[in-house]
Amino acid sequence: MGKRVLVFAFGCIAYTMFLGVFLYSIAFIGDLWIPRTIDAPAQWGTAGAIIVNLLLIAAFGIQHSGMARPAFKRWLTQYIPKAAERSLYVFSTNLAMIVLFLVWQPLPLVIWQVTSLPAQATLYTLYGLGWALVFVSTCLISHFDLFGLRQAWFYLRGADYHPLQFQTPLLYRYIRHPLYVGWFMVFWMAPTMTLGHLLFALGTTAYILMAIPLEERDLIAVHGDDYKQYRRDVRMFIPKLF
Ligand SMILES: C[S@@+](CC[C@H](N)C(=O)[O-])C[C@H]1O[C@@H](n2cnc3c(N)ncnc32)[C@H](O)[C@@H]1O
Repeated sequence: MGKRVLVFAFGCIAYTMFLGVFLYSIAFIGDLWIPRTIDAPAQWGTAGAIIVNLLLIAAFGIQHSGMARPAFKRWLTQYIPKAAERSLYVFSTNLAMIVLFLVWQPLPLVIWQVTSLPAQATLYTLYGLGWALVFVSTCLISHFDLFGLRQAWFYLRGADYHPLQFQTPLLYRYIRHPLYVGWFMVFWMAPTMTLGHLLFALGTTAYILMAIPLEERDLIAVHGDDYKQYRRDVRMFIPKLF
């Protein structure tokens, strides 16, 4: 029983941390409300800042995609209960994000700026909608499974855990990756695009585009023809009109 409580408590810690990181990210990427953001304060020279920022994005990508691969999970679950694997993934992702927040070097050179108030309001609205899309997409698949709490809760009760089935609820009927569309909106819908923000948007977009084939390869390995057919019928990001 002690081990089950420990796994569940860890799941709750990882999830609470995620909520904090999620809210902080809204302020950090949007350059809103807090003193230390993607755009401020600038400290380093351009070359050093670009190298450090690219390394931060690469480190995040390696953590986030590496720990999601079945082979890594098989190795890890020799040492920790299966029910704790997703929470450890969420916990590690939180740490990678916190390091990025702390070490990120702003590059304030303005690449483009939208000055008209209606256009700014539109971009801020799309930024907010992007965050909403990210959150809603996690709920459509299974929010608490993606963040490890469902696994920990089943384990606490001694119940059998059933992994998520392949599903195409709501938005997933029209595009395969609504959550990533949400991320693209979050990364790109900025009224003031600084060099630092542009680097972040390019780096994270490139990362997602590289991660998708890995995710889809794993989905095909688990769901076989169902996912292959889904790939034929439904586009990645832009719905088919007819
Ligand atoms: C961060 S979510 C991103 C989901 C999707 N790529 C998107 O952009 O909306 C990644 C997890 O969702 C799962 N997943 C992706 N599409 C799914 C589907 N149609 N049904 C069930 N699980 C899915 C993957 O196996 C992976 O564990």
